[in-house]
Amino acid sequence: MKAAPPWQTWLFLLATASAILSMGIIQPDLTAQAFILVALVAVFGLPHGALDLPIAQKLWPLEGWRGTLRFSTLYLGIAGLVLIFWIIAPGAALVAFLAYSSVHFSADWDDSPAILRWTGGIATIAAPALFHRHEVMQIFGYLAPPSSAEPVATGLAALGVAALIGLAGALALRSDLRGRAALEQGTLWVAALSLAPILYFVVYFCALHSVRHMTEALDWTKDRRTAAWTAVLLSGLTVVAAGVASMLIRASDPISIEDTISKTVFIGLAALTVPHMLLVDRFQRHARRNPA
Ligand SMILES: CC1=C(/C=C/C(C)=C/C=C/C(C)=C/C=O)C(C)(C)CCC1
Ligand SMILES: [Fe+2]
Repeated sequence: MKAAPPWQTWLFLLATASAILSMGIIQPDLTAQAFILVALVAVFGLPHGALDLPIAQKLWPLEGWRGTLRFSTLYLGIAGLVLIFWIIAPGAALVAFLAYSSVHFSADWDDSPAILRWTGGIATIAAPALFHRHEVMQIFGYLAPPSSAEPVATGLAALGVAALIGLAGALALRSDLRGRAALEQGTLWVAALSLAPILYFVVYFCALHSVRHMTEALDWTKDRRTAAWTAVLLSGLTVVAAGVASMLIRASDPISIEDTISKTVFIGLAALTVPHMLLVDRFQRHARRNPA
């Protein structure tokens, strides 16, 4: 993969610093954080996944609306299977979600040596549990039964220690690793320490992961304008679907608003991430062989 442009590192640093400053002043409670999560993920997070259709159209000529329909059915079918798995075995589904998310996020440091991909992939999901284990446990409690939420949060905190020691050790021993990836991961740790877990996730997901992937994907797709419009349209449809899903969840069970939002956003992301990850992995391997 081509090295990521340096402005992405600065953007992430700036976003983290602004979030720490403004959230320190506003100090939003969990309900307010849930609303911040919805707004920012809808505007900055979803479009990176919605580029999957333009990417697929370039990877395989999908041939007309039939091809597009076939691809969308397969994509949503996989997501549907994940949802069913979540309903049957939420504890196992949560663990699997965290594991594959960490693999997916490690690709943000694809242009770095393996050790930094590992420390980065693990840190993205484990860092908040190390500093805010109880809050993470509370959010996991919305996604799975408390009997799983607690050990998962604790296990994640332990993995966080390993990732932090791994990063510090690698940087101490090898001066060639002290570059932009290390700066980004250092920033990630500062964000995890200073921000509530949901806000930490919003900053990382929107200002680093999504931006990095969108730049790479838009660089590669032939028709950027159509790709961008397709992504906007699909993100809009996803927001409407998420709205309907949260109304259905609340109608069946009168739970708190932050519980409803956490369920909709995180279980929704878990479902969409499986086809997204399979496709992005293909795309990145293909793009490495056939640069734009
Ligand atoms: C639920 C939750 C977390 C994990 C979120 C994950 C794992 C999201 C994955 C999203 C993906 C993979 C999107 C793909 O592009 C954190 C950060 C530990 C903080 C506490 C709440
Ligand atoms: Fe992604």
